[in-house]
Amino acid sequence: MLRQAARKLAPSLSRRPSRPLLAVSHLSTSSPARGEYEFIISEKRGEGGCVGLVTLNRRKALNALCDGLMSELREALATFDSDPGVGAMVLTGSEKAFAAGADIAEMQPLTFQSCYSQQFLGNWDAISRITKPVIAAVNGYALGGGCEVAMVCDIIYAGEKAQFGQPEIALGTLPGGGGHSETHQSHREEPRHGDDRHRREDVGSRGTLARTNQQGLPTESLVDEAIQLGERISGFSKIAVAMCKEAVNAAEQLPLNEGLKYEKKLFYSSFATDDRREGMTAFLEKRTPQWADC
Ligand SMILES: C=C(C)C(=O)SCCNC(=O)CCNC(=O)[C@H](O)C(C)(C)COP(=O)(O)OP(=O)(O)OC[C@H]1O[C@@H](n2cnc3c(N)ncnc32)[C@H](O)[C@@H]1OP(=O)(O)O
Repeated sequence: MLRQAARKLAPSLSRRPSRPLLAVSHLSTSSPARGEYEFIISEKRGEGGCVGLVTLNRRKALNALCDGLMSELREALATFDSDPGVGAMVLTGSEKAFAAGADIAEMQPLTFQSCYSQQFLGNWDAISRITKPVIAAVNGYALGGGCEVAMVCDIIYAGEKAQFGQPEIALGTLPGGGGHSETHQSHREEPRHGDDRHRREDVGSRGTLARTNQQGLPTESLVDEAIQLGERISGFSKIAVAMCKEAVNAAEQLPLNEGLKYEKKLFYSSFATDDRREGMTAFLEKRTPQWADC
């Protein structure tokens, strides 16, 4: 799972657009539009409010993901997803904890019957259905469900003191929100050497970036850096960004040949959009494209 974090960290740092299409301010501007929530803070940040920032705000419990928090998170992300002025989202927590996992006090009295009949954790995957890019800015603990929520995001910006882990086994249970599958997926992306020892090592452990010889981003500037990335993404055609996200997600879920075919179809589809014509025309006319987002 650390590789997953690394994989998501690396592209975010290396695949920055070579020709920024929107001027990026280094100081993120804050809009007063704040959603009224109990467990999260939802606000628009960045140039013109183009980045939706969701901050998990249950500090006393290290942002443990209680049912109320997860409902609010789903609602806030869905609201930004349907907001035409927002091009990307950033999800963060506090400096001490992104999220320390599902709420253990809430889980403790559950039975098999209640988990099964109420489909416990069943709607956590709603986050994966968001069509715009979601950047996780992770400081501190990202454990259990917190690690899974970070992994379901498209990009992880990890702070220097970020700690990722799936410690569920110490509670007598196991990851149930995608921890095995996401970790497995990240290993599939490595050369296919068939060695799953690292995956097994990850179970029950907590890892820092130092363990993977990677340096995290400075804690204090992490969220601003993530917002700046969100601004850069928001400067592209929203329909093209959504297609990219769909292609990446398909590539993760399909066998290589099917993923390549799917990507090609999406590529062809982009020729049906106004923005594809505008992007290429603007390049040839040496001007900044005016996206219509269609
Ligand atoms: C999807 C699934 C199944 C899951 O996510 S299972 C949960 C996986 N996560 C975990 O096991 C991590 C549990 N937490 C911890 O191990 C420790 O809190 C950490 C993260 C190492 C931090 O340790 P400390 O800095 O000593 O802080 P600590 O005093 O334990 O926690 C502060 C408060 O947050 C609470 N808290 C921390 N993690 C919590 C969680 N996952 N659920 C509910 N409360 C939690 C903790 O009970 C304490 O509350 P209080 O002050 O009322 O006693």
